[in-house]
Amino acid sequence: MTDHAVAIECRDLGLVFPGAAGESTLALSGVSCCFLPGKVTAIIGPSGCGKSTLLQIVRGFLDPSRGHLNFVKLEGGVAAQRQVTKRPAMSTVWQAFNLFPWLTVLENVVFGLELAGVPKAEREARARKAIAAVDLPGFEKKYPRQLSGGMRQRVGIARALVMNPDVLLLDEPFGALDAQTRLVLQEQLARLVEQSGTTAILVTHSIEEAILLADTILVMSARPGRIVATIDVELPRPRNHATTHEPGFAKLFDQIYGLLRDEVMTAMTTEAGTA
Ligand SMILES: Nc1ncnc2c1ncn2[C@@H]1O[C@H](COP(=O)(O)OP(=O)(O)OP(=O)(O)O)[C@@H](O)[C@H]1O
Repeated sequence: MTDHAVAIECRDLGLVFPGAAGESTLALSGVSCCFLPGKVTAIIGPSGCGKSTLLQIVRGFLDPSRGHLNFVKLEGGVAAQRQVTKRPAMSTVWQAFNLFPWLTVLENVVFGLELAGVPKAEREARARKAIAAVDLPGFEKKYPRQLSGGMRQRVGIARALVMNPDVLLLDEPFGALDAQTRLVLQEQLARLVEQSGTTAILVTHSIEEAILLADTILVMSARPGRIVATIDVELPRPRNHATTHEPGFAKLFDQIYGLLRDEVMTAMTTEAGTA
């Protein structure tokens, strides 16, 4: 990791998707939030509220229609005279894994390092270490089709972490997995992110996942998405399944569910109106 002390500031972001027949979709409106370095921030909100769109703006894949995205250097946790800096290095873990099916596990994990021009001996050593970190040693020569969904996503996580990114973007990383696999991987990811000290932004539909992984949870409104609440999670780490039995967990869960329920109802009404 090169520079963790960069905060990502979103100021009054808006995004309109133009439609083919002239109609347009206002996906985001007035989104202001901050992703702090070395912290995990979860984004949760009703389906279609613009969570992935916000992540794509942060990643640089989409330009906002209005507002600003700033990368601000911090010194001792505060903005260093508002010194704006360049985009930090980012890696993404996708819901759909997005592995190359024709490459082995090792080749998939090595791929980004190869593109980045890392010398052969170093990239193989780094890839093997990343594969071990996600508990997949011995699977280096397997192809994605020979792995379960959970194993494929562990390769996805290894492939992202091997780059030592300043910022790790997680777009519903466990959305395609069964409940048990999801639980195990949530714990594993929480541990890996904690150890790496990287800034992480997690898009999820799961309140439980948000609480287990995040330092801060941003709750979004129904579309057009904006931030309706910023909730700090102060439960002790390491967090795991046992955390879900703590009273503090239940309190947070209820608070977030209360906020989301209203927004989900609004989203459902809007969808019904546009169907
Ligand atoms: N490329 C696009 N062109 C037009 N509209 C789009 C495009 N991408 C997303 N949208 C629309 O923008 C809105 C926000 O989409 P987005 O995928 O960001 O929501 P989301 O909160 O991540 O949804 P989900 O939770 O269902 O994954 C939705 O109404 C979606 O249909």
